[in-house]
Amino acid sequence: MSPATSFGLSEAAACVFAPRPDDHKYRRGLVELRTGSLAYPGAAVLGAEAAARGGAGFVRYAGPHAVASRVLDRRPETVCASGGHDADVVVAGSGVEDPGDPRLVDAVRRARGGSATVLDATALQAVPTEDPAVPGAVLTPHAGELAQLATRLVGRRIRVRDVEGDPEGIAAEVARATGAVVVAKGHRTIVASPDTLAVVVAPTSWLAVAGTGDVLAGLVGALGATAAHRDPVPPLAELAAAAAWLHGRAGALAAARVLDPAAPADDVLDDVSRAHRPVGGPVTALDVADALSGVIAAVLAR
Ligand SMILES: NC(=O)C1=CN([C@@H]2O[C@H](COP(=O)(O)OP(=O)(O)OC[C@H]3O[C@@H](n4cnc5c(N)ncnc54)[C@H](OP(=O)(O)O)[C@@H]3O)[C@@H](O)[C@H]2O)[C@@H](O)CC1
Ligand SMILES: Nc1ncnc2c1ncn2[C@@H]1O[C@H](COP(=O)(O)OP(=O)(O)O)[C@@H](O)[C@H]1O
Repeated sequence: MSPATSFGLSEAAACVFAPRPDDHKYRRGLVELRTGSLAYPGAAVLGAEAAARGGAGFVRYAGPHAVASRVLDRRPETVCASGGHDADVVVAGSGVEDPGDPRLVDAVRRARGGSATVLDATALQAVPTEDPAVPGAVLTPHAGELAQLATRLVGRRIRVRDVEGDPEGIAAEVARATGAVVVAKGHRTIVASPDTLAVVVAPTSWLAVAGTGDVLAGLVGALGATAAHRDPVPPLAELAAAAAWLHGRAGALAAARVLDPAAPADDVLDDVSRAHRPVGGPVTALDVADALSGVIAAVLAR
């Protein structure tokens, strides 16, 4: 495999699409979220916000009624009825308690068949050890989850400190074992497929708060769904890396807007700019999801 490439604005821009005159909500892309539980309803709300702010034409939620009503309180355009059009991308696992949840078991089956599926958090545990091929999947582990997944799938004990010491190598091993795209999250997010490796460096560390991973999962879903109706469709690894890049920029924009609510989104796009100094203040995951629209608009305006 060639050395890791660094992923930036021009690569991300190739994965961001404005709506065309002949688009409609389904052609813009349908994301189905199988996220949240009574213990973690917030994860579902965050993923729905990110999928909508990431540009999906249609966001469907599948989960407990009580969670669906929390999603609708925040995003009333979300469709919580089952059935209808096939999803372009399914996002599964954020905030789900049980790895045996039928929503996750079916998501793994879908990924095994090659359909685009984001497997986050608990869904990573639903990937079977004996037969882990999930070529349609984007796996989104943090370092703790990657250590557990790699230990199961590559047949030797891998600790969090091993992941922190060599995230590229371990992400690549898991990508080869599963055939999936692995997004190893952190300040440097590694995006590995069986034959590619890219690094996305976050412009801010204010992202290190609960729920920002749930936002990233929803955003990967949105970029995958909007790209599904383009020709050519960018590779899943590039879409996942673009999501990580936009997510980092949205974190920087949200942090800058703590100091200056009028901070322009364009300021966070370049690698050397005022916004990349350690400016700003604490952000919430919902702030990051909200900032995605502005970052996407700024990318399209370049
Ligand atoms: N509002 C909501 O609804 C929210 C819902 N959420 C949902 O909650 C569920 C549980 O998710 P989770 O990540 O909190 O717990 P879990 O997967 O059990 O791992 C935690 C253990 O792993 C370790 N660890 C090592 N490296 C690490 C790293 N870089 N980042 C993080 N952890 C790291 C660390 O161990 P330590 O290093 O402390 O020994 C730690 O004890 C999940 O479904 C998620 O979607 C959250 O998104 C929050 C908002
Ligand atoms: N120090 C950091 N600098 C930049 N980004 C970070 C940092 N720590 C975490 N992140 C990002 O924040 C997100 C956290 O995801 P995750 O650990 O799954 O949290 P949660 O499960 O609470 O949503 C990831 O996208 C990760 O890349």
